[in-house]
Order: sequence, then structure tokens, then C-alpha cells
Amino acid sequence: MTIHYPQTQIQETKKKMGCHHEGKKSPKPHAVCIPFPSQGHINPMLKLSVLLHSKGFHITFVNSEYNHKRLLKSKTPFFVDNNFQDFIFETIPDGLPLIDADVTQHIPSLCLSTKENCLTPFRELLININNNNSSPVTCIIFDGIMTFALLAAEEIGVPSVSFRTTNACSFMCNKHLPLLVEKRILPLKDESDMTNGYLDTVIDFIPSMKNLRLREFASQIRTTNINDKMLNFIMGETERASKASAIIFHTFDSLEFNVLSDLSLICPPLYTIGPLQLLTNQLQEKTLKLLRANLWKEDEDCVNWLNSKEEKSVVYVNFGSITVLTKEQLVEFAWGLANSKKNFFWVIRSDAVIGDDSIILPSEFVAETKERGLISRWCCQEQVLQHSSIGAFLTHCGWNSIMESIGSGVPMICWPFFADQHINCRYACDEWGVGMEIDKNVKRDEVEKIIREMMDGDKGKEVKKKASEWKKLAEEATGIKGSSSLKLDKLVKDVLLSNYSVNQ
Ligand SMILES: O=c1ccn([C@@H]2O[C@H](COP(=O)(O)OP(=O)(O)O[C@H]3O[C@H](CO)[C@@H](O)[C@H](O)[C@H]3O)[C@@H](O)[C@H]2O)c(=O)[nH]1
Repeated sequence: MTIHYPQTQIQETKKKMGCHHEGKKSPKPHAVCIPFPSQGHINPMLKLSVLLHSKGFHITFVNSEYNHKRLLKSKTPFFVDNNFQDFIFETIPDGLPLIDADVTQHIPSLCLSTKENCLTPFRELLININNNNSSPVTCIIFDGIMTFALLAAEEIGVPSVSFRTTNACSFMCNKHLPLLVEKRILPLKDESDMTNGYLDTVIDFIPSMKNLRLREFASQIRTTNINDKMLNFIMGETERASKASAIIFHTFDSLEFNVLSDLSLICPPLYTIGPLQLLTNQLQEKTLKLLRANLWKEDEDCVNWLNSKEEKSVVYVNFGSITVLTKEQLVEFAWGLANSKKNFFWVIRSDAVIGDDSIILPSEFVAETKERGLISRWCCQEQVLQHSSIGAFLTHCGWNSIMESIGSGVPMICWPFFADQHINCRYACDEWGVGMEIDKNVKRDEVEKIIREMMDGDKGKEVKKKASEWKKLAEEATGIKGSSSLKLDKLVKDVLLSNYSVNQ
């Protein structure tokens, strides 16, 4: 797939920029950062933006109108009354009908809508910035699945960097989807392939990734239709990422060394910058360091409750911002937690259960666990994972959750839900040794058993040891001379300032 840059559009955009930035003296380099408009993408982009701000960049951070309203409503500390110098929030529409509810938008619709509808308002925004702002745009950092931004960057003549908020392994899998199609492994022959063992087909031709199974690839590719929109969306966005000036992965070198080496042969320059929270934690400027963007309102402080619990005695349960559970799954998890007899802190989003507005947990469960269980709607996950009372994290394996857990040395119980979470789970459990997997078809007995094993068993001991080893490596990567810190500096110097210095 090739991108065609319409020359007339490039000229048109430049014409609309009354004052071209070429030759203009720029007081500060100006990075426009545009995340995919969902929580798991906004968080890492915000952290990266804060880091760039600390390196002297003026930042414009572009949210969708829908999310901006929610961020104001959720009263996330420091977001509402932000008046940070040179850190500006702007909005563009995401193209979906506006709804008046704090819910996860339908992700496939959001993917297709941003692709179709966001270029025009984004282009207008860039023109406005360049016409009205004393520091014109000098680079664009766009979410890895928002490649329409490449075109806008080309039109205004600045470098553009793709920021993958998932890991290098999942990108490597996506890169090889066309080969799976060519080998007729995809699409599925018919619906029965979903259940007849076909998804266990071994895929042994992906560089540096051994013994993969088809089910570990992005779940959206499980289709019988070669023209399926999401299959083509993923292949298209992955292919177009190669047109960027560089690609950033939210990871660190030692974690994905082999895959990164092989990817570097077929991609633009790669920059591994993570775990991001370990880098932002080192910043001096407190306000920006604490800048967060919660789409859901945080519940009352859970820290007091955690403070009352013994060290490493609490199982933290959180399935991120997109996962939805059936009522049956919710109840199985509930009884698994109750029967394990361990302390637990469980976050259940207000829109996390299918077909139900309110959370319905059996009253016997509530009575049984009231002394040792806390349930909340949303929390500050980073803070929770760093709390000394947390002994394990029952997670859906969203990549941020894994990076936050690894950075805090917390072992994981893995229950992947969709997208890249299957490959994340596979690597967390089999390659890095920091996780134990729960069967998709969740049953209370298994939940109880795996929690006990993790908290008290021999396998649990091994996994905890690995988790603290990886924490050390993550700290090394983010130390002053660590690979992630050096890569961030190199990205700034070699890519993000390349246009800026030309203008000086
Ligand atoms: O109560 C909560 C729940 C979540 N979070 C934060 O929200 C983010 C959630 O991100 P993630 O763990 O990656 O889960 P998702 O929201 O599901 O993330 C989406 O985006 C990720 C990055 O692209 C992908 O890896 C996932 O598969 C995809 O579902 C993390 O930073 C959490 O710290 C909170 O602060 N409080």
C-alpha cells in the first residue's frame, strides 16, 4: 500500500499558512502530539509529551472533542485548571455522533472514523497554529494508528513520528499479516475455525518470534472476509507507519531485544522509550509530572485502604478502559477472589459489564468479602501498582498495564481480552516469566487456584523473582545512561529538532 501525497493539497495547505514557518525564527521547537482518542493511547502520549516539554518543546496536545469534555467532567487533578506554560490542549472532532455518556466508544468505529474524518480538521488546526502562534509547528508525533497525520506533516513540511503504544512484538506480527494472507492462513475458512482448533495453528516464519499460534495475533484478524475493514485497517496502518521519519515504541531494549533487532532491518529508525512512567517520575517539575488525563472520574482515595493492608497481601484487579465482561464472567471472578481468601482491590468501570448499567454482584459475595475487598470504579493505577501492599495484578494485558506492572515489579495474572493482549500475555508468561495465564473461559475454581499459587505457591515465587528482575532492568533502561533515556535524547536531536535547526 502506498500513500499518495497530492501535491495540490500540499501547495494549498502552505498557501493557507499566511506566514510560512520557513525562514521564521522559532522561539521554541513545537511538537504537535495527537493520540488515538482512547484512554490506553492518551496516557502514554501525554507522558511522552511531558517528557518533550521538559526537553524544551512547546507542546500542543490534540484530544477529540468528546474526550476533552469527559476530561473536564472527570475533574482529573491538574487537567482542569491547567495553565502550563507552553503546554496547550486543542481539540478536533473524531467523526462519531456525539453521545452524552462516559463510556468507551466502539473501538472499530473509532478506528474507521478517525481514519476517514480527522485529516481535514487536523490540517485546519495546524494551519491555525502556524498562522496564530508565535512558535510554528516543527514536528508531529501521531499515534501509530493515526497515519492520516503523515499527510498533514508532509503538507506543512515537518518530520512526523509514529508512536506505537503497543509493543514491538505485536507490531512484528502485524507487519507479517500480508504474508499470512499470501500463505492462505488468513482469512479463516469459515466460522467454525474460531472453535475447531484452527487458531492453534503454529506460525513459525515470523523473525525472532518462535512457536507463535494464530490466536496470539491481533484478535481483529479473526475474520472470514478478506475485505474485512479492521483486518485492512491494521494492515494499512502498519504498512504506512514505515513512511514516518521514525517509530517510537513504548518498551525498552532488553525486554524485546531480538524482535527490535529484526524490526530495525525493515523499518525507519526505531526509538524504544519506556517504561514512560519511570521517566516522567524523574522530572523535577511537579505539576507536569502529575499531569493525567482520566476519562472516568477517580473514586475516593483507595490509598488509605491499601495502607491498612500488609505488604504484598492484596490482589489488584483491573481490566483497563475497553474490556467488557459478561455478568457470568463477573460472578466467576468474584467468587474466585472470595474463595481465595486473599485481600483484593477490584476496579470495575461503570461501563464494564455487558447489558448492565449497574454492577450486580451477589450479596453473599459482598457480605463474605467486606473486610478484605474494596471495589471501585476507577483509580490511579500507577499509584496503586507502586503501593507496597500490592502482591499481584489480575490484568487484561493492555500494554500500558504491563509496562506499569513491570516498572513496579508486580507479577501478573493474565486474562487477555482482545487486540494485542494475547501476544502481550504470551510474552509476559512464557518469555519474560512475569505472569500466569487464566483460561479465557473463566471459572471460579481456576481463579481461586491461580491466585493462591501466585500469592503462596512455588510457581508464584518464581514469577515474583522474575518480576523484580525485570523491574531492575526497567530502572536501568530509564536511568541517566539507560537505553530509553539515551534513545529519547537521540530522538530529539536526530529527528524532532531536524526541522527546527534548519529554521534557525
Ligand atoms: O482504573 C484505572 C484503569 C486504567 N487506568 C490507566 O488506563 C490505562 C489503560 O491502558 P491499558 O492497560 O493499555 O489498557 P486499555 O485501556 O485496554 O488499552 C488499549 O490500548 C493499549 C495500548 O495501545 C493496548 O495495548 C490495549 O490492548 C488496548 O485495549 C493505563 O495507563 C492505566 O494506568 C487507570 O489509571 N485507572
